[in-house]
Amino acid sequence: MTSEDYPKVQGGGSLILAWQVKNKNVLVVGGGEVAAGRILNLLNADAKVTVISPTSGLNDEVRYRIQNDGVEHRDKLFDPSDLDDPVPNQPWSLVLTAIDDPEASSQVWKLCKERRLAANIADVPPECDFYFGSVHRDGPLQIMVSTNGNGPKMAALVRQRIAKTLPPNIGEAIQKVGALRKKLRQIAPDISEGPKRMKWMSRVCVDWSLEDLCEMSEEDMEVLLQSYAPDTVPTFDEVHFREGRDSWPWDGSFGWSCVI
Ligand SMILES: C[C@@]1(CC(=O)O)C2=NC(=C\c3[nH]c(c(CCC(=O)O)c3CC(=O)O)Cc3[nH]c(c(CC(=O)O)c3CCC(=O)O)/C=C3\N/C(=C\2)[C@@H](CCC(=O)O)[C@]3(C)CC(=O)O)/[C@H]1CCC(=O)O
Ligand SMILES: NC(=O)c1ccc[n+]([C@@H]2O[C@H](COP(=O)([O-])OP(=O)(O)OC[C@H]3O[C@@H](n4cnc5c(N)ncnc54)[C@H](O)[C@@H]3O)[C@@H](O)[C@H]2O)c1
Repeated sequence: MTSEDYPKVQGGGSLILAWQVKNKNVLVVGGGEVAAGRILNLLNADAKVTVISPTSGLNDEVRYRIQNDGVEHRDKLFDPSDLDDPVPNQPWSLVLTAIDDPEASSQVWKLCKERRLAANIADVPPECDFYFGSVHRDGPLQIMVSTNGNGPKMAALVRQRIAKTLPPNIGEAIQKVGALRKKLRQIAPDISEGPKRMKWMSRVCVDWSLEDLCEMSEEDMEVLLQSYAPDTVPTFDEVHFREGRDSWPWDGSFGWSCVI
């Protein structure tokens, strides 16, 4: 065994995860511009959001989220009782602060640590259990860029640069693959099928182009899945333009119209 056999450890990074907060209670202290960004990230992850801020301090976007997107509002300044469990025996999943009051921010952090709650205090890296990152979103695809506190603006620029290099249909292709994987698990649910299932699925992703994957219909999926048992991967053309299928399928639209 030599040092070249395994990846080199590069300490000083973050553990980047995709945290599941669906239907979980998250507390946001502050209702300004930074809070608005945090709230959008949370709603995109289907969290149940509660925001604490005097109404007079809410920015337009946060006001809009409260009125239209199910964000709960406590019209007050933060006090320690706000950290009490929102539902008996179900603590806050996360606590985020975005307030223009460093002393109050530090107090929230200390209280969160006493209560073992994970917290992010905007603007105070040492008082963060986790940092936010710059996120690109396209359907099921999310790409997060972090500079680990070195340059948040740089994170945004890198994110924009990466987004420009992606095919425009990547989100749609991934969505289709998700549907196909679900169907595959239905026809081959056994744990013992795992290695074959994963290998076959990987081959489909590699052999078919993104455009092929985007164009794959429900019917194509069923036909493609018939190749799973014999462990082959037909081409997109073999599946999509298969014999017995209408050579000129009607897609529900007309290429002409009559005006009477
Ligand atoms: C990525 C993003 C996500 C988000 O917030 O959702 C994010 N900050 C964003 C923007 C941004 N923030 C700031 C500027 C002004 C320009 C600049 O300073 O660069 C801009 C640019 C702008 O507003 O355009 C000021 C700032 N930020 C922090 C401090 C405190 C400090 O550094 O000590 C200061 C005051 C510094 C000072 O006083 O000088 C700290 C943090 N900001 C982080 C995340 C975490 C590290 C992420 C990383 O390193 O990658 C971390 C550590 C903690 C956290 O907040 O989680 C989002 C871009 C989203 C997007 O546009 O895509
Ligand atoms: N980490 C980052 O990415 C980043 C980027 C820019 C700014 N910031 C920092 O984040 C903080 C918030 O910035 P902003 O632009 O959203 O400020 P803002 O002035 O727009 O909003 C502050 C909000 O905090 C609320 N507030 C103040 N004290 C409160 C308390 N005790 N309890 C409840 N609510 C309270 C106000 O009502 C208001 O809604 C600032 O400290 C700013 O420097 C961080």
